[in-house]
Amino acid sequence: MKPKVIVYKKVNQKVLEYIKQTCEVVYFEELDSQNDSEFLHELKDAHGLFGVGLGIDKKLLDQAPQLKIVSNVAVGYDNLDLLELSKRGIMATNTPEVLNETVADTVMGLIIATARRMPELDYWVKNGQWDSMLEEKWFGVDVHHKVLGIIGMGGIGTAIAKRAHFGFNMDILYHNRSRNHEAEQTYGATYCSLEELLNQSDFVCLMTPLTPETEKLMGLREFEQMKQSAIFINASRGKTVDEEALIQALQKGEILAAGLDVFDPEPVQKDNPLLSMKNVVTLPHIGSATMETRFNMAMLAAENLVVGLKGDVPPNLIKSEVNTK
Ligand SMILES: NC(=O)c1ccc[n+]([C@@H]2O[C@H](COP(=O)([O-])OP(=O)(O)OC[C@H]3O[C@@H](n4cnc5c(N)ncnc54)[C@H](O)[C@@H]3O)[C@@H](O)[C@H]2O)c1
Ligand SMILES: O=C(O)[C@H](O)CO
Repeated sequence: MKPKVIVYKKVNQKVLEYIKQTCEVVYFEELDSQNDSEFLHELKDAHGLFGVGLGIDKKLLDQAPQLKIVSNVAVGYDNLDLLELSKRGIMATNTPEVLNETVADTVMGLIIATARRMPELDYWVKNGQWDSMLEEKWFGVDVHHKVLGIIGMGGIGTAIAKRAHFGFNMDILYHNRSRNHEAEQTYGATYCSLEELLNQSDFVCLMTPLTPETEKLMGLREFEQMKQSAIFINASRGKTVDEEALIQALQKGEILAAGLDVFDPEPVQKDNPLLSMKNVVTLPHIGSATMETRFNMAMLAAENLVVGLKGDVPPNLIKSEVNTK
C-alpha cells in the first residue's frame, strides 16, 4: 500500500506527479478556515506532510499518530517543533542551498533599492512630479566600496558576500556562530563581534535563522550601535527584529533607512508604521520567489519526502543540533 501524504500548498504539476508515483496524495492548494476540519480528518492516517508555513507543534502532532516525515518546502524551519518531532521519531526536512543565489539576489536588490531610493522615485516619476532637474534632496547614497555587515554567514550570507565582493567592491564584516572560511578566503570577509559589525557597517544585513537565541536579536541597543548613515536590511524572519525598536530607530534618525522582506506577523498588518515611512522599502517575503527556484525547492522537498517514506535517510534531514553550529 502506498503511504498517504498531505500536500498543503499549491505545487507544480510535475512535482505532484513525482510524489504520486510512490504516494497516495491528498491535495489542498492552501489551508484556511474552510478546509481546516477536512485537513484534521485527513491527518489522522497521514504518513507524510508536504508544505510550508504551517506550525507543526504538539497539538497538531497529537492528531497525526501515523506521521513519519514532515517535508518543509523552505530552508527556514522555525515553524517546526523539532523536540516534539524527535520525541515521536518523526523526520523533518528542509530545502537548503537551492535558494541561496536567488535570495542573495533579492537582498542585493533591497540594498540598492533602499540606498538609491528607487521605489520612492518610481512613485514620483509615475505621479508626474518629474518636471525639472533632479534636486539634491532626492539623492541616495552609494553602495559600491561601502562596508557591508552580514549577521549570519551561512549559505545565503555567503552568496550575498560573493555579490558584494566581486560586484560592488564592498568590504565585508560578518558575525556568525562559527568562522566561515569560504567567506574569508574567497570574498575577503572579516569576522568580528556583533557590536563591531554594527559600529562599522554602512549596510547591516540580517540573515540568521529564527531561534530562541536570535529572536529580537536586533533591538534598541543594537540599532543605537549602528551608524546614523547606515541602512538595515532584513531577509531572515520578522521576529529576529524588535519591530518597535526598528520603528523608533527610524523615527529618531538613529539609522538612515531599512529594506525589509520579512515582518511579524505576515502578511504585514495594514497599520504597521513601517508602511508609511518613505525611507523603508518593503517586500512581501519574496526572497526565493522566482519560478525556477520555487520549482527547485518543491522538487527537493519532494525528494526528501519520498526518500524518507521509503525508510531511507532523506538528503536534507534536519538535525536538532543544526541551529547551534
Ligand atoms: N526572505 C526569504 O524569503 C528567506 C529565504 C530563505 C531563507 N530565509 C531565512 O534565512 C535564514 C538563513 O538561511 P540559510 O540558508 O543561509 O541558513 P544557514 O543555516 O546556511 O545559515 C544561517 C547562519 O546563521 C548563523 N547563526 C545562527 N544563529 C546565529 C546567531 N545567534 N548569531 C550569529 N549567527 C547565527 C549560523 O551559524 C549559520 O551560519 C533561514 O533560516 C530563513 O529563516 C528567508
Ligand atoms: O525559509 C525559506 O525558505 C523562505 O523564507 C521561504 O519560506
